[in-house]
Amino acid sequence: MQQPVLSVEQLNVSVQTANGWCPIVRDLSIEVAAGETLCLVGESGCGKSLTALAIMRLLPRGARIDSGRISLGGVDLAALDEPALRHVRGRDLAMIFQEPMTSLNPVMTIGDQITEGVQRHEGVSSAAARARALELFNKVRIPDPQRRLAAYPHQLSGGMRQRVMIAMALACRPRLLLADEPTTALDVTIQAQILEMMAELRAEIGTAIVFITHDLGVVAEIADRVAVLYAGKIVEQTDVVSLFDNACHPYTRGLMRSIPRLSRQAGGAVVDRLTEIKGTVPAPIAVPAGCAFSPRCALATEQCAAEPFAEPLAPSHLVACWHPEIAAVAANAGPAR
Ligand SMILES: Nc1ncnc2c1ncn2[C@@H]1O[C@H](COP(=O)(O)OP(=O)(O)OP(=O)(O)O)[C@@H](O)[C@H]1O
Repeated sequence: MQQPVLSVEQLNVSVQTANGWCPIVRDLSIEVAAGETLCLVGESGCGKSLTALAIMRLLPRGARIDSGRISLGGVDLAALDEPALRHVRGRDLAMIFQEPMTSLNPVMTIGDQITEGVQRHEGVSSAAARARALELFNKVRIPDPQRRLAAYPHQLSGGMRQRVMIAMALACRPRLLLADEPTTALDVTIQAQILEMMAELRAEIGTAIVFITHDLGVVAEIADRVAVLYAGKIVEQTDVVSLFDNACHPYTRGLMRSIPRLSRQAGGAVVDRLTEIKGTVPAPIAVPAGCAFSPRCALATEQCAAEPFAEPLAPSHLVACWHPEIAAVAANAGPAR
């Protein structure tokens, strides 16, 4: 892999509870290269958003980074003070949220919001910033962009607001874009258009993307690599093809079995029966010691009372499990364990 744009090493994030600080994100390590999309996948509450907010250094009150190193293009973000961080956010580092109204100012026109950001970070004239805003609106396929620049956020549809937020995030050609479920609230046609547009922009600008989702259909569409989180820990990390063909962690395999699939039968196509993963994700204060998935895992043994290490089963395919289902991987690469 070339020099990564983002490197996160052994990140630990906790939140405050009535019983003290509770670990949420545990020993998370990821790298993302220029022009690459890494999807962070996992069920609700597993710490995806807190990971993105920790990278942005925008954790809410009641959440903190306990340890870990986050570097952007080799620069340690922890070493920057707040003014320096503000400079990096927006210019090198941008984030888009599931709900665009969280980052749009309701009392400012869309045009003023986008040109202000471009002027602040790039020091260009207001005319040049406006020209750039128009260019971006065309790029994210906002129809009638001149008129839309004069609109306030509430005058736009949800899909249009999401495009505006993407245009704002990309205004300064960030090196890294963190996208937290940006299409979840949109209908499927608009979702598909937005994913396609993000892929185009990534190819054109070379932005590295961390894309958070719980939707494996979206993963198949946009990911180069995928990190699967369970109870705040990465349990499997690999390229998208291996994930769908050779998932090895019992949790990932369970997720795969929960995707509807069609199969051909004598009377035509039928949807295969879906298999659910038995049990529920533990609450953060009740994560079991050792392998957190073991109480739900059909393959669990006494060994799972100890924490499994993330080991490479094949080049760039990490699995944290004592009993990975390695038959498929073994065919592609020699065993590494
Ligand atoms: N400011 C906070 N104070 C206390 N607990 C928090 C805070 N922010 C998040 N949490 C808790 O941390 C856990 C992880 O939250 P996070 O939002 O990162 O999950 P997620 O994987 O992004 O889930 P979702 O897909 O539902 O957004 C949850 O249990 C959540 O309730």
